[in-house]
Amino acid sequence: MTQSYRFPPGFHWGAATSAYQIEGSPLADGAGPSIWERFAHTPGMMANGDTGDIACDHYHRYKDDVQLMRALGLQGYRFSIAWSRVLPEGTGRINQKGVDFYSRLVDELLENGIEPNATLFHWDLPAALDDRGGWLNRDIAHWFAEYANVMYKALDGRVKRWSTLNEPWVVTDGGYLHGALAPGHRSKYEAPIAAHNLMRASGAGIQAYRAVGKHEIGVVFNIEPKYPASNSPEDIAATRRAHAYMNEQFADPALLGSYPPELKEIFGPAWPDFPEDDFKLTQQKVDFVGLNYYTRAVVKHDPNAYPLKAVPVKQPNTTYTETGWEVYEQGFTDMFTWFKQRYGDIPLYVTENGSAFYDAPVAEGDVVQDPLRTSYLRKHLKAMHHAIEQGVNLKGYYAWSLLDNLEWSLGFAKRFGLYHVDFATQKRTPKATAKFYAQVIETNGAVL
Ligand SMILES: OC[C@H]1NNC[C@@H](O)[C@@H]1O
Ligand SMILES: [Ca+2]
Repeated sequence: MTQSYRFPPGFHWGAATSAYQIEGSPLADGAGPSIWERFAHTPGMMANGDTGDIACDHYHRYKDDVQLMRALGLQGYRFSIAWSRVLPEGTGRINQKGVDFYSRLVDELLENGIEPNATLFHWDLPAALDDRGGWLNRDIAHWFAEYANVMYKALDGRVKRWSTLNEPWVVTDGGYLHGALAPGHRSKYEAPIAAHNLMRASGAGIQAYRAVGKHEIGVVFNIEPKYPASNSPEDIAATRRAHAYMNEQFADPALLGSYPPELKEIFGPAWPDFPEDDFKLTQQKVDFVGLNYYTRAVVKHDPNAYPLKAVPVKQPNTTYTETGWEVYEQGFTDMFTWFKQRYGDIPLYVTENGSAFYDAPVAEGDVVQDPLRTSYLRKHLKAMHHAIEQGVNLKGYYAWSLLDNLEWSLGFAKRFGLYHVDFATQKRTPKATAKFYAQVIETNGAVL
């Protein structure tokens, strides 16, 4: 009897994007600058000098892009709200035109039978708040709750699924430890403070929702399962540190109200002694958790690696994507098992999963042939199905991404889209993977 990959009835199929990566017009209609507007216009920070000034011009083309979603039969669309469109200074004065853009987008989605799934913060912090310390200022928990309340008031009811943050680990590792992402800081003293305040803010946003919200709210983490390069005690300890640093540092304060001991081991004197009361804020009941999965890491001890003393080991005889990530669908299944064991049976969504591969230039009107991306998707959907068969409470899947877009400081060259975007003409062209995904949705997985 051949294995059936049909998903449970009602499994939710969508696609995801984020504001700065697709919208363009970052300063239009009264919007204030974000830290990504500043970072992208800082020479040397972005591959090829790419910026989000135009991106996919989604700010103007959103109605056409909703039709692209409808063409695939998407049931949901996960997008993020640019905080500084809505509150140009981050707090206080509301820019109604900014709110109106998201209200129009939500109405367009609903009119086309697509469920809006809104993320409040996907990295584009208002520059005015960064000038006041940003994630290093404990007041940001209140700034975030104020912003969240503005959006709850404007959209809750039409938006029935909210996320506070997207991937806080990337914000702190990229923005505060290594500096490759906005705001470009390089400090092992700042990273833990930013990480902690991100989770305090997320908690404050959830608390605010409990007072006024009528639907669901959660938080989105990137998870990269870690595997030891050998059975040596050093490599196993290094793997434990890498796992705690990326996969537990944010979910633990949110879901367990504590930090794993490895973080004090990693950061030493740079690890603050956080007040116990803070965990009353970071730990809130969530209606779901979003998990973003791309790849795994095989880890070995390296005394010179700062500050983890652990480095990834490239694997032989396997496929890597354009972002240097190993195609390893077993890690997808393993991730769910680990999460359920550590945090319990919390409803889960895959809020991002996808791959960047080189796409040959597309002839007029054709479908972009992208076999490697289709293979990645098929393998990962099957791996996800195995997790559901093992009893993981998985409610839905959002492919990253609807469109080719600005892959942050890697620029436009890293293409994750189901639709190819010609950034010179803004023409969207479906890739073969988009056609395949449409069949997956239509058959609820039976086609896999
Ligand atoms: O790197 C691919 C994606 N990963 N998660 C966050 C998104 O903004 C990225 O484009
Ligand atoms: Ca700064």
